[in-house]
Amino acid sequence: MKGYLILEDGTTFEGKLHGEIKRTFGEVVFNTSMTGYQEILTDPSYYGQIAVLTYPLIGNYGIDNSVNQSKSIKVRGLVVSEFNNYVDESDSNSYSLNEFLLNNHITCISDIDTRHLTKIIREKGVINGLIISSLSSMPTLIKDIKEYENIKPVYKISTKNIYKLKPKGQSLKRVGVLDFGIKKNILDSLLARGIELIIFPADTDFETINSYKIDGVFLSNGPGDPKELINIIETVKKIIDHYPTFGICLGHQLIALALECNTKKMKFGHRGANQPVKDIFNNRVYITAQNHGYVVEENTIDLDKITITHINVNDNTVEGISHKFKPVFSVQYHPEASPGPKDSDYLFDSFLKLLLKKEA
Ligand SMILES: NC(=O)CC[C@H](N)C(=O)O
Repeated sequence: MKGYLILEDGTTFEGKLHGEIKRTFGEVVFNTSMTGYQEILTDPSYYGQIAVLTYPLIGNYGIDNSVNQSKSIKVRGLVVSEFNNYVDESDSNSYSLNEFLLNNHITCISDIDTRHLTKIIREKGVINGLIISSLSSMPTLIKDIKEYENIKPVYKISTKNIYKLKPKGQSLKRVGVLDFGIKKNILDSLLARGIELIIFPADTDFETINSYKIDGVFLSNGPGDPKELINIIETVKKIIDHYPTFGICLGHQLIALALECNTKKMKFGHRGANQPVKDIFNNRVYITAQNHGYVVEENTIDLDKITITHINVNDNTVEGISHKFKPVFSVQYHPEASPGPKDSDYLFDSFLKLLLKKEA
């Protein structure tokens, strides 16, 4: 079925619709990864956004639920060039991208010149867009924008209840995880290091977290603008005063805000699996997976108490910080990299070392 992607500036693309056909509005962002469409679709940090995948063929290795990063598709819409409905007939668990979209009530538009679209986003910055089946039914875009203005997505996708996860082998340490939309592979990466996890809803107060016997805290990735999370920033201030703390992506931004740095929205963000990041201590560059639209402003970092540990080689933005006097560190990128390179896996080992060191 024919459909349209209309950007806020009026640019209109014609394509074909897949999945559940419904009017879909959101911030249009692009991801340059060559693989991992399923992990991107289920990454909660994309909640509410329309993802443009620049790799020209999507769906070509089917869907396998075991790689999902959360229980359902979190992007609000999908834009691709060539849409493929492959099913691996030799694998009874394999099914098609179209079925995956249908099960999750998500719309996709294909046959879009994603290269052209990405150039527009790079030039103008991230832009709102609408996927629609008929131009005659197009509402005013302004009205749509208001529809979504006040959403704080973190609260929508965080766990509603506290739950525990145990590693397969011996538990070496126990960590409290604040779930802002955590990716499964982060939980798996912590568990794989013998870290037992108590996962808390995003709005859990410090006193509740502190009433559990934990050795450290992990602050997860998640969608939206970190500065909107005023109560959470206050909780993070208390957490970093009391516990060894590790934060990834949104968690990193919240640690920075708790330390009185500022964050700002980037023009078009970093989303892909080959972002080069320099580790300033060992002077090495790691290839990293990323998905963020906000960044910590370098000139707001108090260098008397915070060290900048990593920078992005492409645009020199801050990619990691650590506290000079407290066992607290964070990175803007995704060391658990699902999908993406495993170069930065060592950061989970660093966190475990920090937890063990505290004991010594
Ligand atoms: N992956 C994330 O945690 C993203 C963090 C934040 N929502 C951003 O876009 O910058």
